[in-house]
Amino acid sequence: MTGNDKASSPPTVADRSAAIEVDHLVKVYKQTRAVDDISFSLPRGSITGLLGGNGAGKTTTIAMIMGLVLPTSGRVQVLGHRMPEESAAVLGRMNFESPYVDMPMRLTVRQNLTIFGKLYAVKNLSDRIAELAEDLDLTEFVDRANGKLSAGQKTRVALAKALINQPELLLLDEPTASLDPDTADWVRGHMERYRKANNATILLASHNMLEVERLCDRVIIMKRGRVEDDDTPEAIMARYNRTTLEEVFLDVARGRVNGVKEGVR
Ligand SMILES: Nc1ncnc2c1ncn2[C@@H]1O[C@H](COP(=O)(O)OP(=O)(O)OP(=O)(O)O)[C@@H](O)[C@H]1O
Repeated sequence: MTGNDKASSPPTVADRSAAIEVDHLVKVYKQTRAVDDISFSLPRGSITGLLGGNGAGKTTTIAMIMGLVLPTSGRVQVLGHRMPEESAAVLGRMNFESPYVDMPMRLTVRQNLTIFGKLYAVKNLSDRIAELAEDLDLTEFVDRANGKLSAGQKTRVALAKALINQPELLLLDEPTASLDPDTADWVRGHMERYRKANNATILLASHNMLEVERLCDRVIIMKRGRVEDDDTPEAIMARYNRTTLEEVFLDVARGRVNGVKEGVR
């Protein structure tokens, strides 16, 4: 099923389940426990920030949610379907964006979006591409090769690719990493509007704490493969007695709560 005809079938039990259900998930690579027994459930329509320092396990978690990496143990359900066993039922209803994953450089923006749109069997594809080009301000360079775009333009194209199938679930890995503050703010506004208009669920891995404070109704903080904290941004800041997530992030990274070293809690 594509995003374009999602209203046509009656809701099933799977349709009423959480957008993402992660249950005692573990991923071990030889020596590394990249993800170490994490559990969480994300309701539909929610926007959650996945935080953590380099190597905390965020990308591995997202890759298991997408069914791209096999868990060592534990369970992932997406939109009511087990991943990766039932991925065929949900891949068309979700999408992913990361500025670190390149699209073919010699193809134009329109050609790239056409290929991805066909992969998702998007109906009225040329209209959808025109709509996205308008929404994301791509019109000026839609017929230019992807390799000839600036980093910020490429990021907007990557977002258009991620929205091509009007996904119910959007997984974003540092979506505004290479953008100037103005464009980043504009992209965030776009993501917020998209979520509201479509009751979409967003899971956002980010190192930008202001972005997470602005966008997310919930924050999951990972450290060394484990969930260190999981709550609203306000509750987390109150727990650490901090006024910004940036300060909380530093406390978690350095093993402090209220300035006190871990273990003394
Ligand atoms: N394919 C792999 N083979 C071996 N180890 C891996 C592999 N992928 C990830 N790891 C290791 O697993 C751990 C978690 O990595 P992951 O990429 O999930 O972290 P991250 O939180 O996304 O980090 P960053 O913020 O730097 O992107 C790291 O120690 C990493 O080196």
